Amino acid sequence: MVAVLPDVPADHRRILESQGCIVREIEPVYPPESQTKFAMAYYVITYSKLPIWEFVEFRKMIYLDGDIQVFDNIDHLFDLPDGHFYAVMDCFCEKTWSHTPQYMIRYCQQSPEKVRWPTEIGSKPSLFFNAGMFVFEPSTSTYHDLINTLMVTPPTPFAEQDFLKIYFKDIYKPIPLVYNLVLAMLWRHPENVDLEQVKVVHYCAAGSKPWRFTGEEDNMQREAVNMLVRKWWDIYNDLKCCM
Ligand SMILES: O=c1ccn([C@@H]2O[C@H](COP(=O)(O)OP(=O)(O)O)[C@@H](O)[C@H]2O)c(=O)[nH]1
Ligand SMILES: OC[C@H]1O[C@H](O[C@@H]2[C@@H](O)[C@H](O)[C@@H](O)[C@H](O)[C@@H]2O)[C@H](O)[C@@H](O)[C@H]1O
Repeated sequence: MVAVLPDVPADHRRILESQGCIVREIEPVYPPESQTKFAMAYYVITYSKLPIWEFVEFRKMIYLDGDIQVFDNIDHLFDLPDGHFYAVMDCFCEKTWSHTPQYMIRYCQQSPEKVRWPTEIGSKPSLFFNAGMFVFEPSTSTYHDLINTLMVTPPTPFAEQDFLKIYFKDIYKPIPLVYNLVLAMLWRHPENVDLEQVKVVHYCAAGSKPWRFTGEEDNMQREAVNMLVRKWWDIYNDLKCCM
């Protein structure tokens, strides 16, 4: 299932359908007006993930960002116990997190033993997940409640990722990073990464999008990054021959 916004051209939709995708148009969802500066200006569009909760013909779904590639079977995630929101914990070490207290004190939930959380600045924040991949249960009532809640929730730098973290904080359950390798983990927490075990790769680091990869940005010269970009192109070229 590929959710597309209205501006995705018909020929792009036809290519997706020719690859066996079910293409469903969704309407964009915008947060209330605010003075918040998003970590990335275009994050205003990422609230448009929320309409996937209306896909109620499916009991459980795995959401994947468009810059994620699955390299190994993850069907067993559908067998996880119901009633929870599953996602991989994010890393706070990239500059995109520079607006947060955890970034300022160099604390990261991926390696909590490295920098102790100073209780004098308040309690440690609840776990942050990366919203590029998550296991969720579509529900019309949840969708309406998400939208109603969004309309009274001031936007924050990480847009819908922050919003979903707050909304699902009581039922969130972390799953291993093999299900969503945020590329920055390769240089921020290499001790936590076993590339042989990784099933899902998330090309979200600056400069890592394979379709416009130049290798010029910071960390993009790393062999592991280039290997993963080549792997992305291997799959793309395999599929391209069937288009
Ligand atoms: O113009 C856009 C920008 C983003 N997205 C979707 O929003 C996700 C999150 O954006 P992006 O991947 O750029 O965020 P990152 O994970 O790199 O921060 C993308 O993967 C797409 O699925 C989209 O549909 N249209
Ligand atoms: O709108 C907020 C976005 O937040 C997340 O992206 C972030 C996160 O990965 C940080 O850890 C990185 O540092 C950063 O570069 C990257 O943009 C989600 O992947 C994306 O789908 C979307 O929800």
